[in-house]
Amino acid sequence: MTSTALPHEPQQQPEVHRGLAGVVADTTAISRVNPETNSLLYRGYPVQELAATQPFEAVAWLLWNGELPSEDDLTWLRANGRPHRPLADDVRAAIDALPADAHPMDEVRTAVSVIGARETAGESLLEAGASPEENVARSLRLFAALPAIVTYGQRRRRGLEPVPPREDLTYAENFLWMTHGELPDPVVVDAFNRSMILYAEHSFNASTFTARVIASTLSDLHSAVVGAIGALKGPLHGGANEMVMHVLEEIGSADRVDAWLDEALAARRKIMGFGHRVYKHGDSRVPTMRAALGTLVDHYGRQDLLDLYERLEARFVERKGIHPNLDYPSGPAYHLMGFDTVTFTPLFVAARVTGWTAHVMEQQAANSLIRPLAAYDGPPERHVPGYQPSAS
Ligand SMILES: CC(=O)SCCNC(=O)CCNC(=O)[C@H](O)C(C)(C)COP(=O)(O)OP(=O)(O)OC[C@H]1O[C@@H](n2cnc3c(N)ncnc32)[C@H](O)[C@@H]1OP(=O)(O)O
Ligand SMILES: O=C([O-])CC(=O)C(=O)O
Repeated sequence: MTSTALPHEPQQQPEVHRGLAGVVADTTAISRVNPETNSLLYRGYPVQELAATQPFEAVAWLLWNGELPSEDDLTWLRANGRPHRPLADDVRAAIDALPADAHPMDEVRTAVSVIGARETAGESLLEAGASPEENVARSLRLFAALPAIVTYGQRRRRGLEPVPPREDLTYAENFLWMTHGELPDPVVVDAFNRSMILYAEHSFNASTFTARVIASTLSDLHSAVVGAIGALKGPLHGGANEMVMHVLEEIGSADRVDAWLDEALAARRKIMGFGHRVYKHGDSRVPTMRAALGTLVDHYGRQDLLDLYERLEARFVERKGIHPNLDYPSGPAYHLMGFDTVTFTPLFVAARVTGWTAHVMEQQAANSLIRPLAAYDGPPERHVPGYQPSAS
């Protein structure tokens, strides 16, 4: 925790928690991150158990509703979500209007904004806002629509037409189908499904907290998600999975790790995919994602990539004692699945939208405007030259 003594009026200044490090801002029943036991629970269930057993749609339901879905719930989920899988015309037009080299996170942010305007059209701020039931339905529609947005971006950059979705496929199968236009191998589907579940939720991380701040003003769910996407884009948060791949490509091969790391550390570079604000002894999700990466390496015959991955991890941990976070194994895993590097953080959006929307609903169910204090350390009071107070 960083506490800063301020230069003015030192006796009267409150303790400052820069970056809100160590501050408990509210309660949540959605997930528990426990760095002592290196565990992560969604609504009480260990994330590893969910990743091994559940389709992503069931985990989305769990995050929104607090329980795993029954067969009837799954039927409702499929009937009400899957019809929203196609790329909507207004969304496609908005993406097409962006510069061809706009970052895909800007495409996704814009697309969610378009959907939000459509979903809330005609609503007045004088009304109470969406009901909890309507917010679950909006979350489901947004969750179902995101794969078309993310895959359209990648295909557009490759000069390819979008692939229409299929309602008979699971979330993970359909995502890969819309990416590549062919049915994926079960090994790849399983790794992708696990990655979505691992990325779905992580308590009060920066993007989720952003969503909660926006929700706390009683703004709408899509506005909160748009803000959260902006927070996720940064390389200290979700953008790190893209940066991991840039680093691995920059190094090139395992035999070049030592020399590269010497230079990077001498230049005081941050190595993306390592370190975490909460976990200081390793990220609870990494072993599961590392195992999924292993299956992909075997499937695609890319031991060279795993050698590079392992050498960098071993050397960095040895030198700095800083462990990998989830972005480290997911970057190369998404690369092997055939996603372009710039698409990696949008994949994180597609997963985390479940957690964000669950937090928006939790925030609004017991709302208190989020508005912290600041300790002022600017100039003491002074006056504009020539200003004359009026007699009144
Ligand atoms: C899914 C996710 O969003 S997980 C996070 C993804 N982000 C990344 O991978 C980006 C790289 N990592 C980082 O920048 C940091 O570890 C953060 C931002 C994630 C967490 O940071 P904080 O808790 O604020 O710790 P902070 O950045 O102050 O780091 C503490 C010390 O470790 C060093 N450090 C932390 N992470 C790294 C890293 N990846 N590479 C090099 N040094 C690092 C810092 O430079 C700092 O050193 P100093 O005390 O000598 O100045
Ligand atoms: O919790 C955090 O600060 C970042 C993170 O790992 C996540 O959002 O998944």
